[in-house]
Amino acid sequence: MSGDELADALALANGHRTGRALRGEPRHGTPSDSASRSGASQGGASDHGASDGASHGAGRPHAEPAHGTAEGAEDVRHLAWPRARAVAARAGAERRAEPVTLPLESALGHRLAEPLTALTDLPAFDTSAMDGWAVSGPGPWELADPGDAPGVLAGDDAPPPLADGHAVRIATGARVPPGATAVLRSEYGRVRDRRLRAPRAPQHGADIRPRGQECRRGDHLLSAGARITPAVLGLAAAAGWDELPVLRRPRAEVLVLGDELLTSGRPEGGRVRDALGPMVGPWLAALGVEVTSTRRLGDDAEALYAALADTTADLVVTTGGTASGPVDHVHPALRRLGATLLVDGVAVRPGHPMLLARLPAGAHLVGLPGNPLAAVSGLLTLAEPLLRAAPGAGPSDTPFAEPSVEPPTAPLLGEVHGHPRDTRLVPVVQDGRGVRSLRFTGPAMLRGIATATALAVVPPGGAAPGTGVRLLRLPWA
Ligand SMILES: Nc1nc2c(c(=O)[nH]1)N[C@H]1C(S)=C(S)[C@@H](COP(=O)(O)OP(=O)(O)OC[C@H]3O[C@@H](n4cnc5c(N)ncnc54)[C@H](O)[C@@H]3O)O[C@H]1N2
Ligand code: MOO
Repeated sequence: MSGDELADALALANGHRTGRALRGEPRHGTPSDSASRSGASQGGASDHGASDGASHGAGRPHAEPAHGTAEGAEDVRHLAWPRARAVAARAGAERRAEPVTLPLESALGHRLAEPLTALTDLPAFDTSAMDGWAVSGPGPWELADPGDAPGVLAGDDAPPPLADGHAVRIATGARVPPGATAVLRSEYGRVRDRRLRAPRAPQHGADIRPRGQECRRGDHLLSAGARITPAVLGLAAAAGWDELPVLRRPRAEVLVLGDELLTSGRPEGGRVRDALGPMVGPWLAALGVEVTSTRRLGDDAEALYAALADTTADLVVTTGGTASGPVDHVHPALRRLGATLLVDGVAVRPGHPMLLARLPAGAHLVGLPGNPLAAVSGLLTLAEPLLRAAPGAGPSDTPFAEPSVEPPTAPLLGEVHGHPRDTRLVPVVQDGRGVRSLRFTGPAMLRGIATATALAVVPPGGAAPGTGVRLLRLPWA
């Protein structure tokens, strides 16, 4: 801990704020024991269990976030998990969405930038709802065409008028001739000697879909902001649209940090496979973002600074480099850029070094810790609420679901150890009426999450068996 940090720690412990804390500037050397412990864990909850937290907490001078300073600034360090999510959601809601026009075939999943109105009456003309005969007046009817004529087919433009007492064969979807009073279904009529008879005369208007039955030209069909589902694409096409005004999706860029990462083959020579490059982009895409690139920058401070200074993305997501090691460059790069830290660490296990910042040009940056499950925790804690609130981005639950008002909850089957002060996010599977914690859920492990259907939000102190816990759904589960 540096002298500055010690001063901060003492000031905060005594209920004072320092200038560094007021500006939300990054602080380094966050004490933690989890990294040193993670190697020993075989995948149980021990990485995040009570003993971990107890020793961790002993070195943490500012477990409670500070509020309401004289200048109105807030301490952004080690925020409580619900508060960190709220800050991320606020950041997302502040984003402006740019309207763009997309052809129907590219518009799926976007949100409408404007209300969708009908460009035509639907149906656009009086339409036969059945195969049969268009008839005029009460029967029997004289056939207008020779018996073997196809009659009026779907797509025919202007069928000749039908005189009273006459009938003409007609197909489903065909324009009803002027003068027709009903359509008689083929199974209800019989033709003999060019005369059509029916045991019961059809009611006036039977099996005719009148023009404008579904909508009139100019009618409001869907509100701005509606998600474009396959059904919406169909409706828009039926109503005459070729391209749609939509909100542009946020563009995200993924920067994978770490010299130790291999992009192919098996781990060797002290190096490991990059597990986050293949995971983070698709995860963001499932949250309704356009991922423009995933780049591997190694542990190159200059390359990171340049990437952040030059980014044209709305959201930059970095992986690794959030802690205080000699090659952890995220905080220094943000400081050098003059970025504003909105969240600098979260009271959550795994993933407590995660961060959220606003870059000077307006893009947001989510810094995911390098331990792979800690990175998942950062995605769900910071990226997901930010994108859920950002106009133009997608929902998280399923590709087309709207955000539910009430988060899902489920009873925990079996006890889940908590952290004394921090929230734990625990990979779980649905099991009958509740959720069951998985094995292999250490911060460096993906084996648990790969079979999980959700992450259970275990409050500080843990949750006894049968307790209802909140679930964070995975975008594909
Ligand atoms: N003195 C402290 N050390 C650490 C702390 C702390 O508070 N004080 N926190 C620990 C925790 S918790 C985590 S999580 C990590 C976060 O570290 P970084 O975000 O700086 O990540 P790295 O050091 O770059 O990597 C950590 C770990 O993850 C592996 N990694 C990184 N990127 C990838 C990837 N793309 N695919 C697979 N694995 C990856 C990396 O090799 C390391 O093993 O810091 C602790 N330390
Ligand atoms: O151990 Mo850290 O908790 O992976 O974030």
